Amino acid sequence: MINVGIFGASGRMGQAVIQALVNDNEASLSAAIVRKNSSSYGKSATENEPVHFISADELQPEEIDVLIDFSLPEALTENLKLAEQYQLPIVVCTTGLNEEQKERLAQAAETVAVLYASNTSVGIALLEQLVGISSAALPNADIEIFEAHHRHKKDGPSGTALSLGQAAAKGRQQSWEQVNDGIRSDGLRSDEGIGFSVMRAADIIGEHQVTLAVAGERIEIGHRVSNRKTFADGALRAAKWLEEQAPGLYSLQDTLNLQDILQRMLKQ
Ligand SMILES: NC(=O)C1=CN([C@@H]2O[C@H](COP(=O)(O)OP(=O)(O)OC[C@H]3O[C@@H](n4cnc5c(N)ncnc54)[C@H](OP(=O)(O)O)[C@@H]3O)[C@@H](O)[C@H]2O)C=CC1
Ligand SMILES: O=C(O)C1=N[C@H](C(=O)O)C[C@H](O)C1
Repeated sequence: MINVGIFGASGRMGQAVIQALVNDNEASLSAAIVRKNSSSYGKSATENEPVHFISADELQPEEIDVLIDFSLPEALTENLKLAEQYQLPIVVCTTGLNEEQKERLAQAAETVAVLYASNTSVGIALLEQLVGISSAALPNADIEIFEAHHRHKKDGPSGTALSLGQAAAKGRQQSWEQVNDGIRSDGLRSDEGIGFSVMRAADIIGEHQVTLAVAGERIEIGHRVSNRKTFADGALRAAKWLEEQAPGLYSLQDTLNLQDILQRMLKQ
């Protein structure tokens, strides 16, 4: 049985992971971590099991095998410090990271196993591969990315949308910094630019669509999540994989054999 500690345990995703752990035969909840001033602090985190919301300074590292971070970017540095201090692998799922925070991930990965996933669903991992192949196969297509999320989301474009843009740029061997047009506020596109449109409404859980358009036709590749359990199951799957890995910076792609499958299909 793998013992899991969750940062951001009181949030939408933290709650979804706790719920997924209730039905998991291979992993169990050992720490539900919130801020000390959280309204959840000290309350029971689960219905039937004796796990309470605790603060990071109350962690019992010997009771934890792997950490999952579903808090917010502001907490990343502190969370990585704890992973390093206790030598625990950590799956980081927060989005909206700045450059400094991304570098901090790489730094932590020198001493502990770190998996960063802006989206833990297997469907998005596949979509990334399909977008890379499509953008390489249609080098002149205009690429635009649309994403929609719930009204409480704090970052945009979503981490997933940015990862899809990077997959498209990689497919064409382009520098992401050069082709990233960001959110198209002025409605104008550059020749090779990849632009984003963002919707925030009600309780939409997560939708992404990549459009590749040439004159006369367009391809639209999309993905919709209708239940946070999809992300929670994916994070747990990644955590179980990461628990056995040496220090290093990993992605969800490392846990799947999608590239092998696609290469086999492309050869046929
Ligand atoms: N990788 C993936 O597949 C997915 C990633 N996400 C990302 O996960 C993150 C969390 O999303 P979601 O659960 O919807 O967000 P929520 O706002 O619901 O939860 C975040 C939790 O983090 C805690 N928190 C807030 N601010 C801080 C802080 N400064 N320091 C430490 N803890 C803090 C809060 O708990 P408290 O106040 O109780 O301490 C809060 O409940 C986002 O970055 C989101 O984009 C979301 C879905 C899927
Ligand atoms: O905040 C969310 O909810 C989500 N965030 C992630 C992102 O920014 O890509 C993943 C998912 O789409 C839900």
